[in-house]
Amino acid sequence: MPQFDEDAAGQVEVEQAHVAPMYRLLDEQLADARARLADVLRSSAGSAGEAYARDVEAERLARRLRRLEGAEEGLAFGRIDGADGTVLHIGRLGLHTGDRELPLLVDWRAEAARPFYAATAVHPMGLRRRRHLRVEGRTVRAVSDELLDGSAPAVGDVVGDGPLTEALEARRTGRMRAAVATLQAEQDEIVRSPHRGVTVVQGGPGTGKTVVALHRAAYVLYAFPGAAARGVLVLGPNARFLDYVSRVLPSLGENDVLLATCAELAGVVPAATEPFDVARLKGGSALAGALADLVRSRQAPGGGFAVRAGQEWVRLTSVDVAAARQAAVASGLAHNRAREVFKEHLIDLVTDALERGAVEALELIDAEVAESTGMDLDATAAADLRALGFDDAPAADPAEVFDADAVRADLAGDAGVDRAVESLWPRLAPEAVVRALLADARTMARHLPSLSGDEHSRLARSPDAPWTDADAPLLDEAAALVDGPPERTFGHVVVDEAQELTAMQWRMVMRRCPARSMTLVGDFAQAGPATAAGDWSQALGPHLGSRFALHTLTIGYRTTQEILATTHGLLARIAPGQTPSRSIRHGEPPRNLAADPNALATTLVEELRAQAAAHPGELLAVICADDRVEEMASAGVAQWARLVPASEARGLEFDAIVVVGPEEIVAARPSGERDLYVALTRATRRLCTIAVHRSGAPGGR
Ligand SMILES: Nc1ncnc2c1ncn2[C@@H]1O[C@H](COP(=O)(O)OP(=O)(O)OP(=O)(O)O)[C@@H](O)[C@H]1O
Repeated sequence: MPQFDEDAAGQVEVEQAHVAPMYRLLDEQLADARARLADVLRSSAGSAGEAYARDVEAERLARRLRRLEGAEEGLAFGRIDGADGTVLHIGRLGLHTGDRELPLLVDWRAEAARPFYAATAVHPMGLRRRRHLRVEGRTVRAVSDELLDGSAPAVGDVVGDGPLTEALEARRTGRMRAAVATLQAEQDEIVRSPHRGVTVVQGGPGTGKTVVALHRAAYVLYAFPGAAARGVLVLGPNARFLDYVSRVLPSLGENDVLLATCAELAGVVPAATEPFDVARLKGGSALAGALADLVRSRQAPGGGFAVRAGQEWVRLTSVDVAAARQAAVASGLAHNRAREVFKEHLIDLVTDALERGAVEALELIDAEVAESTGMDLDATAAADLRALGFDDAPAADPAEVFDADAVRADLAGDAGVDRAVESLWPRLAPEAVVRALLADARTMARHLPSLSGDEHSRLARSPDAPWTDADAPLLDEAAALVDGPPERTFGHVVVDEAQELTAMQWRMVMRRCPARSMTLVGDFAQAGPATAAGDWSQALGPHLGSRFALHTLTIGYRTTQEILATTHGLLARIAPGQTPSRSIRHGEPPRNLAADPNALATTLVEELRAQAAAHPGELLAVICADDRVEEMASAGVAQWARLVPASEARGLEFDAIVVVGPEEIVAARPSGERDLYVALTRATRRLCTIAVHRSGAPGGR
């Protein structure tokens, strides 16, 4: 394989001469943005409107500043030479000067940069040459060329295609790096897709799904201004994973992306864990129906309504109340908002009743006076008014004398009325709704009939129990039912490790993306214990039908072919029918050790010490079943390696891995074999497993 060339016929100097003015321009723009921001922050605002405009401008400038700062590292990384002699440099952002027709630097996401990623010798897309630059700090260190049009290398060509190999060979740092300089054609096609709906990307471990997802987020921000204006959300399975990917978007100059877990999105801080089967039950869509049913059951389930108005009681029949309920439900509003419609409707009915009462009372008085005195009160009043000069004064109509609006306003502010409404249609808090549903088996039997009595008992929680991860989407669902859809929604949502989402979590994701513009990446062979869906259609069908574009990545960039090969049997069991991906990396075959439980710590530390000595500087990790973590920590593993519980290994990557107790990982959770598959596929170079069993009792503990 041709490599990066560090002394290529003066081409390093040629490129340095191109790159230097880019940094000068970047510095100018940075200085300008900083000065402008300082000016804006110093300026005083005379009115609230001016203060608002100043804050908006300051935010815009701060964003621009962050973007420029983010682009500094590896500002330019590529160059394309057209067969017609046109030269374009490709980098993290676009740079233009007034005196050149062509930009100094083309943003990697611009259409003009597409051939850098997509051109091949078969389809050169008008290119003669593609060049990669290796830039350290602000200095060009090496260049590497690919000739695409079949022409013979000429002076100035430095034929090589080392950049991908070099990127993959680089030591892991514990933080994922952007792959913007080396995005491969099959990845770039998805990243740059004009499809604005839902794009699903599947593929085996290490096929670049996360790379695609994050670069897609950056592309959406650049190419779909409408979605960008409404914000981009990236969802990951846990804080450890989000930390791992947290540098990628800022290094692409994009800081305005919210990275979150589902629980964070729901505003819940889980303070307890629970058995997997309970978490899985809570993840089922039946819970959505149950919560809705429970809320409905609090909406005027029956009975009449009575309020005291002045001296008298007004009573409405159950038919009246049912009509008010009907009007509130038909409004389509969430429970607490629909309560206002219900209340207004009842107040209208009470007002009507009061008005009817007033009319009847007046007519009764008229009739009684007429009968006892023979006087027509209306006629007498009219004659009196005529005597006073009001010739055409109309006869007083009791219905007009009655001030309905004033009565309505009085009733709306009346504490007694509100109490009566509350008893029929109480205001609800999301937490109370979830607590009520899961409080006892009887309530669940009523609202959650599709589950068995045994399942109801498993789900039951005490009202003061702390919330768990699986409670978060229930609370979010309840919030949507009682208070309406979330205030914060996004123009585009990226979900990584998307196979992990339960039906209830998908519901909360969909609520946050009304435009249904999403990039979802994952692998069902790596699904954890809460996942009930077996494929994308099952997971997404309820929300999208078949309206999603499915892509499959097939080339592995992380795990060596030697490691992948040892997982084929496991993969065939956990995902029959899935074609194993093919890795472009090669290395040592995995090593398998065994240790007695008493000797485990010693065996592990010896192994780690040996690896650290043989491969200094490598990022090493130990993955074990969650309940082994404490013991491994006290064995001093942290001195040599990161210690990762198997339940949190998804998406992560290290140079070398020691998997402690593969059989324990399998036994620990219902998704054990898939957890093991995840653990075994985290290393870029080397894998060692240590089976834990007593001598003569394999598999025991
Ligand atoms: N085009 C590329 N250029 C450089 N590195 C790449 C490229 N594509 C993938 N990689 C690297 O390969 C490794 C695996 O990529 P990534 O984490 O995106 O895979 P994944 O499919 O999400 O894996 P998993 O299923 O295990 O979560 C990462 O180190 C990533 O940086």
